[in-house]
Amino acid sequence: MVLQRIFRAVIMGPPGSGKGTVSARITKTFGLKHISSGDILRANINAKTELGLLMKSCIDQGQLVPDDVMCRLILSDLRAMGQNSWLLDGFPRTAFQAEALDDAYSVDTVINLNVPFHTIKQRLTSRWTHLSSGRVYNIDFNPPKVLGLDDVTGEPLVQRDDDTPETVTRRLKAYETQTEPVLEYYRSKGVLQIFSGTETNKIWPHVEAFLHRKLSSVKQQVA
Ligand SMILES: Nc1nc2c(ncn2[C@@H]2O[C@H](COP(=O)(O)OP(=O)(O)O)[C@@H](O)[C@H]2O)c(=O)[nH]1
Ligand SMILES: Nc1ncnc2c1ncn2[C@@H]1O[C@H](COP(=O)(O)OP(=O)(O)O)[C@@H](O)[C@H]1O
Repeated sequence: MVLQRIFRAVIMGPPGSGKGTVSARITKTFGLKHISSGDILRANINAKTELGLLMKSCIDQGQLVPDDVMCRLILSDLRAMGQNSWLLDGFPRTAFQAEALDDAYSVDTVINLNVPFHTIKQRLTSRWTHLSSGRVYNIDFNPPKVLGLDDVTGEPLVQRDDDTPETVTRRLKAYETQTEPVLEYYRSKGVLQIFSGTETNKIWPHVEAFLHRKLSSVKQQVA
């Protein structure tokens, strides 16, 4: 029998690069548990928790949530994952967060979606989100079956308050200054895998092939 060990992956890329879209395909194909920092924050905002109310203005202004808040939130969710393999989306976003994650877990691979900023700007202003599941749609790319409604639940879709052109510009700036250094951190650890392109449907087969190879080598190591 082939033993399985826990596989831990991170998906990175600028806002709107397709992390949520690709994560949904990864979880469906490979069965990893998806943890999205943005979905967790939005669930808190929606439920009007103290943390959600405190963080909303920060998020709506296109700024990053403070490191200590994020680390506490995500590391406790990771502990709750137990023996499951996971895919972390949206965390770490700063060098501090990357080091905090590294202190707790060793990451097997970091998938970086390298999509040009001008491609992203168009996408985000036409993104529609189903808040409770994190499913995303786009008028041009993957429209919902019924306009304005989630395909699975039939619940209403919303446009995120931080997907306005001005806030997207601020988020891209935050990405350049605070998140890009994290790529260097993972490059130096030898776990960074870069996928470049402008269309998710062209990037995805490369991500899928890479993960097939990676997961089969993990299985061989423990067999
Ligand atoms: N036009 C177009 N839209 C895409 C493509 N890939 C993803 N999207 C849409 O772009 C938006 C951002 O994608 P998302 O996965 O939410 O990106 P994230 O912010 O990195 O998690 C969503 O509305 C997606 O439906 C693509 O190849 N072409
Ligand atoms: N790891 C994180 N550190 C700090 N802020 C975060 C983190 N993850 C999410 N956020 C906050 O939530 C917002 C939305 O994040 P996310 O849903 O991942 O969106 P996107 O990838 O489209 O930028 C970010 O702009 C930021 O304000």
